[in-house]
Amino acid sequence: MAEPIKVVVTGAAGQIAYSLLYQIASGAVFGPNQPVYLHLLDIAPMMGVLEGVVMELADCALPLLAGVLPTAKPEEAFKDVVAAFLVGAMPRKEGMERKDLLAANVRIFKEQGQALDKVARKDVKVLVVGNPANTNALICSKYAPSIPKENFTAMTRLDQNRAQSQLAAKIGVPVQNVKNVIIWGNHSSTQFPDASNAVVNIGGAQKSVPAAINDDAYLKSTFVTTVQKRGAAVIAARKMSSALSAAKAASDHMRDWFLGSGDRWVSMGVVSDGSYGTPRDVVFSFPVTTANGKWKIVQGLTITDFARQMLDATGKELAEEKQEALDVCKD
Ligand SMILES: NC(=O)C1=CN([C@@H]2O[C@H](COP(=O)(O)OP(=O)(O)OC[C@H]3O[C@@H](n4cnc5c(N)ncnc54)[C@H](O)[C@@H]3O)[C@@H](O)[C@H]2O)C=CC1
Ligand SMILES: O=C([O-])CC(=O)C(=O)O
Repeated sequence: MAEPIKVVVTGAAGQIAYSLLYQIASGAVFGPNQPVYLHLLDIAPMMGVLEGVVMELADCALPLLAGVLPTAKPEEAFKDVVAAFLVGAMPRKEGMERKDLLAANVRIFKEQGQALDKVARKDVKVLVVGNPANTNALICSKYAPSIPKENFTAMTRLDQNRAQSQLAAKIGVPVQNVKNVIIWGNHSSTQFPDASNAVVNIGGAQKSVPAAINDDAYLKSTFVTTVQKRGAAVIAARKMSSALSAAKAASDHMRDWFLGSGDRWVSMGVVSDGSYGTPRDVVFSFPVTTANGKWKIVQGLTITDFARQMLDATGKELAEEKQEALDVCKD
């Protein structure tokens, strides 16, 4: 058995963490032979609740769980971790956009960036889940200048999973038969879920998703808006934001980053290098492939006039969010 690796989850007393911790500790993220030592960060008033979570983790009797450190101190939580799930932040309520959380949440990511910069390994892989995830990831990276910016990512995998699931249902195949759907841009209602390069396996034969669906109007309208608004639809129904599916997506994102995406493209918010005419230095979701612990943007895709408009709109929103976040972080 390998030596245990240290992994931190912030917001560890919250609802996403409640599903995510089991997945990490059971081997779904780092593999069935990799023991983990969990660092659990939350704020001081939540330490009592966190104690209950620690008890439940022990009661799961998981062979891969080598130890647990509950704490309210970021510098203790981030020490020597190889992977950081930054979940801890306020969720939105019905009627809000995710960017309405910016003023309240972005300072958390400034403070945690500073703590990561001080005590984390320089090869730590950071996944920001807390909203607005893309801009929080950018700010976290800016305040951790000693860690490569490639190590900071934001979660759009839930959007990808939603999109894949919608397409599979529409075509009538199991969800794993659909691949290479792309989420471009911001994890917000301006994101562009793009099925134009997606492929589907139907009875052993590969077919393009647009050909299989044969309904361009659906792919440009209903499909796009359903995925863009899915988080709001879950909030309207549950009165709380997605948690089970968010935890699953966070596991998928980190697993693929560590263990590789194979022959599938996955969507991740990464610091933009200007690929596809997007604004540089915002955290933009692109199709990537991952191997040996590194991601690479899929290049050479055709951008139609429709796609150009969608990419520009979400890029513009990210540039605006960045400016607002930098202003909030000044003081
Ligand atoms: N990127 C994505 O696809 C998704 C993002 N989210 C976002 O994830 C975040 C967490 O959601 P939930 O777990 O449902 O919220 P929650 O309210 O159940 O839990 C959040 C936890 O974070 C803790 N927290 C607050 N400030 C903290 C700090 N400075 N350090 C450490 N912990 C802190 C809170 O005490 C609480 O225990 C929200 O911002 C939500 O909008 C949710 C679903 C999907
Ligand atoms: O919609 C929300 O506020 C939570 C979230 O990010 C999602 O479910 O995608």
